[in-house]
Amino acid sequence: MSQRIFIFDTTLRDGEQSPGATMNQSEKVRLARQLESLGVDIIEAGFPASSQGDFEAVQAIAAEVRGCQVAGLCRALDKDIDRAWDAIKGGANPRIHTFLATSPLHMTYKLRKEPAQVIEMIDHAVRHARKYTTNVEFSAEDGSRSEWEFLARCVDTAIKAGATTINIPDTVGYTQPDEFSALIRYLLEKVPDSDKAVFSVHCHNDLGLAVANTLAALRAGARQAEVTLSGIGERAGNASMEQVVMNLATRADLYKLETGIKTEQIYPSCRLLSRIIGQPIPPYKPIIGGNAFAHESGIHQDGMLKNRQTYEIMTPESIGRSGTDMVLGKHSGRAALVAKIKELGFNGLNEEQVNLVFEAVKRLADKKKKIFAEDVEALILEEIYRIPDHYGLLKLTVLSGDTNIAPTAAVKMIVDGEEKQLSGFGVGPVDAVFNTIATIIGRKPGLLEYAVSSITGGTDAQGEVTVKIEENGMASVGRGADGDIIVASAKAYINALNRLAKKKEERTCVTL
Ligand SMILES: CC(=O)SCCNC(=O)CCNC(=O)[C@H](O)C(C)(C)COP(=O)(O)OP(=O)(O)OC[C@H]1O[C@@H](n2cnc3c(N)ncnc32)[C@H](O)[C@@H]1OP(=O)(O)O
Ligand SMILES: CC(C)C(=O)C(=O)O
Ligand SMILES: [Mg+2]
Repeated sequence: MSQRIFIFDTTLRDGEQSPGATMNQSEKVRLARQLESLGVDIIEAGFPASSQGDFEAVQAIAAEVRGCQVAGLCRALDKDIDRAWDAIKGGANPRIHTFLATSPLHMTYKLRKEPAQVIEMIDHAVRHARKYTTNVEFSAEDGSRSEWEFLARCVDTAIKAGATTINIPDTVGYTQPDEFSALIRYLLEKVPDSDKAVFSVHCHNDLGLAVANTLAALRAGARQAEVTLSGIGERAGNASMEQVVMNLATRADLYKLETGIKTEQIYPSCRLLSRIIGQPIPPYKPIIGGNAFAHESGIHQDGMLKNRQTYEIMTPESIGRSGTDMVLGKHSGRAALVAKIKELGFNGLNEEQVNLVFEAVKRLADKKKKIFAEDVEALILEEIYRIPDHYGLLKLTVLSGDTNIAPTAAVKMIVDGEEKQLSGFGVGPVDAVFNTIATIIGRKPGLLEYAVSSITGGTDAQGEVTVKIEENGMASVGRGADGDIIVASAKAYINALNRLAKKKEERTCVTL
């Protein structure tokens, strides 16, 4: 039988302590509603004594969110506890979360209190909070650097005073998984009434161990995990909600612990946070990063096409993402390309044609970091469906810029099987290219339209050029794509010339 873990989300409190992650009241309420949809058990909405703005935001969240508990953080001082209660009391199930540091360092230098005074403050603060509610959490700040015996006394005091949740923070991200799980086991064993409270952990990521320490503590018997979306929080952040939850879900065989999280709401929640705080999700971030379900190398793509479990331990759909991304790039193989070609609706390509497109993809991948579906589509059109008949581009060099020299194009072409080359000038680089091509083939059609657009986003995107030309009352449209828009322009112009020539031939046949 799996045991239930409570997910305590502190994105709106510790998360907001992350530099640059400040949120206004309406943003906090919006995010709190999303956290409710996500299925967290407790939302720590803020620190009401810290400012009028924080007080009002916590009050608004408590009034709005009915499906989970809303907690307000406060120091172990009556005035802070009173303020926290005033902010949360309108909530469906309000929780007062009071804290006091218990490590020698913090007691001596920060609080300037003797251990006996700290014990007395804990007792007083928890009893004061209990006058308002039975739902009281006590946190022993810097718990992981506290003396174990003294920490056990602090925890015992808090439970006897009425705390129903005991939180052991690794405030500065100092502990290690084995050490932390041993501490949790020690407290559960040594504190006489440990079964009267839910044990919780709150881990910071200074050494990159926040998630590992949280999971170790859960295996040792902690039943609440304090986390934030995307792991934002003070300094290097907190344990990330999505990583803790997906470890428990993916390795349910090992942990045998379950949460109330609707995992398909994970990605939408982290995206909302990212938009609100204006900080993009790094691509390499586990679970929610752009690359988390992207496969680029040929061997992986081939395995994925045969069975997704070869390279995916969870599905993107399970965390609310639209699907696996088969990225075509310099490491991709034919299997992935064939799948992409079919996905684009080009079903009839033979092996030779696939090889042509494959080589073109590899060439493009040497110049461009990411190959999108649109790039492949453009390459198929270029390589297969736009095989030049009369004219083909072999080489192109263009000189242009803000100089006294007129823009110059040197073009090498194939014209009815014969190689020709010439240089020419124009008002701009495109004009120079078109003039030179027209001179080489001995024709001068009028240009009716010219348009360039980007096939995908990014400054390294391929440009697609469309031209419409006209000669003796006959018009034709041509398209060309390339990472260089002048080359794309030349390809489009030549494509239009070939189509015009084809039209002329067809008309001649009909006339005859
Ligand atoms: C680990 C954590 O994340 S703890 C939460 C951290 N979050 C915040 O600090 C954000 C909210 N904080 C604030 O807005 C302000 O610090 C306030 C309003 C709470 C207090 O502001 P000030 O009165 O100006 O005090 P200041 O912040 O300079 O110093 C904190 C004081 O609280 C004391 N203190 C610290 N923690 C506690 C505690 N848990 N219980 C009681 N007193 C405490 C300190 O010893 C210090 O006291 P001193 O002034 O007598 O030396
Ligand atoms: C207030 C407590 C829970 C905290 O944020 C910490 O110790 O990191
Ligand atoms: Mg913290």
